[in-house]
Amino acid sequence: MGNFEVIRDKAAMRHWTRSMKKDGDRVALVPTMGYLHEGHLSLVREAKARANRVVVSIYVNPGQFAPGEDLSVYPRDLENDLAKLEPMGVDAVFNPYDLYVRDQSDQDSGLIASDSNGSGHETWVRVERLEKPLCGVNRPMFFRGVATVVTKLFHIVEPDVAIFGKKDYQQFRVLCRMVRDLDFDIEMVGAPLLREQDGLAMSSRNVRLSAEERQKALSISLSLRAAEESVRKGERDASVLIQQVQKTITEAGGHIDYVEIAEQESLRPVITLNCPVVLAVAVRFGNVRLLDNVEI
Ligand SMILES: Nc1ncnc2c1ncn2[C@@H]1O[C@H](COP(=O)(O)OP(=O)(O)OP(=O)(O)O)[C@@H](O)[C@H]1O
Ligand SMILES: CC(C)(CO)[C@@H](O)C(=O)[O-]
Ligand code: BAL
Repeated sequence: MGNFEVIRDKAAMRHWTRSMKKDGDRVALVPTMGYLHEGHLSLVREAKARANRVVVSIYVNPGQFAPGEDLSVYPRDLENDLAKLEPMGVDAVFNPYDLYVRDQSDQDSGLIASDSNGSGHETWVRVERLEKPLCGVNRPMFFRGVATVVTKLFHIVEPDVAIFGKKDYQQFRVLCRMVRDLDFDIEMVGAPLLREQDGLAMSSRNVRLSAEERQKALSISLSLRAAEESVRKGERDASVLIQQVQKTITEAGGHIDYVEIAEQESLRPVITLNCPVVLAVAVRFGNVRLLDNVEI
């Protein structure tokens, strides 16, 4: 389906890129977990502006979900994803069967890479300080899984440039740091966060919100906009802005994982806004955990 190749095998993927590069092509990679929406498609457009060959990877990475998280209910619809990519001018979709080496004992017990004790897969990439704050507090294994799978994707696809959304702000910063520290010869691009018309940050998980939860979740983007407005009017005290956001979201029934204001690259918390910062939040409505942020 589609005017692109769907590649499921690691060796075939590597061979594809190498043959493109032999012809002088520049290859961009857009890593995703599928269930594509306009946010993902905006990354594809960004990729097309920066390379003449675009690969989209679709892989729900078990290694970044802790036991008890939403791996089993993470939304998936490969056929629809391929249909959405068809008019986009993508050259290849990498949809691997499995990216991890697993021993027979892992397979028999149904263990996934994140809770395997290393019988099949035992190598992890950690970005030691940046993985700890914000999402790292409630998901301590998450960035280890992301950094590891993105390393694997980079080794398999060998792109010249990779595009990530700034909706997952800390993820982008962690991966930029990894690329810098480990000398990957890959240009990292952070694309702007895309919102629904009513302000909700686009996310594959939005589909798991009930109508009522979705309505209440609008408090997140509303609170961020109000905080931006407060900064415009002169507020510089981070704790005042954080409390303002917390109040709006809590009153709407959201359970806050964090509301924080941090320096944009180091993600170190700030007390007074006197440098470029990100105001970042993670909030649960029902069983759905949503991220949002604004750069100020
Ligand atoms: N609203 C958005 N704007 C810009 N980029 C986005 C947006 N949503 C997702 N992305 C980016 O798309 C890439 C793939 O993300 P992923 O497949 O996990 O989708 P998602 O919508 O973030 O799903 P989730 O519900 O798991 O958060 C990531 O780089 C992510 O930052
Ligand atoms: C970067 C990523 C594809 C790694 O699995 C994932 O975390 C995502 O979709 O944001
Ligand atoms: N986009 C982030 C992927 C995750 O939450 O697992």
